[in-house]
Amino acid sequence: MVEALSEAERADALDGLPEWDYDEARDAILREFIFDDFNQAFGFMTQVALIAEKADHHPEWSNVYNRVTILLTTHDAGGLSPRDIEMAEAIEELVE
Ligand SMILES: C[C@H](O)[C@H](O)[C@H]1CNC2=NC(N)=NC(=O)C2=N1
Repeated sequence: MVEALSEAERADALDGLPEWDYDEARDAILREFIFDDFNQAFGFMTQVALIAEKADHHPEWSNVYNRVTILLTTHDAGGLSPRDIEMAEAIEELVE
C-alpha cells in the first residue's frame, strides 16, 4: 500500500520539481505545458499515456488545443505519494 508523503518529504521532492505547483486542497501537484500546436500536444499526451500505463499510475489531465494541464495525486494514498514525484520526473524528461 503506497503512503502519502509527509510535509518534509513533499518539500524535499518539490525542490526538484520547480516547474510544478502544489495544490494543497487536493494534496496534488500540477503543471501546464504549452506546445506549438495540437499535434505536438497530442504527441506529448501519447508519450505520457504510455508512461502512465507502464507505471499503472495515471494523471488527471485536460487538453485545450496546444495546452496540456496535468494534475498528479495518488488516489490509493489519498494524497501526494512517491509515485506522483516519479511520474512528474518522467514527464519532465519528455519536455527537457
Ligand atoms: C488498481 C490500479 O492499480 C490502481 O487503481 C491504480 C491505477 N492508477 C492510479 N493512478 C493514480 N493517480 N492514483 C492511483 O491511486 C492509481 N491507482
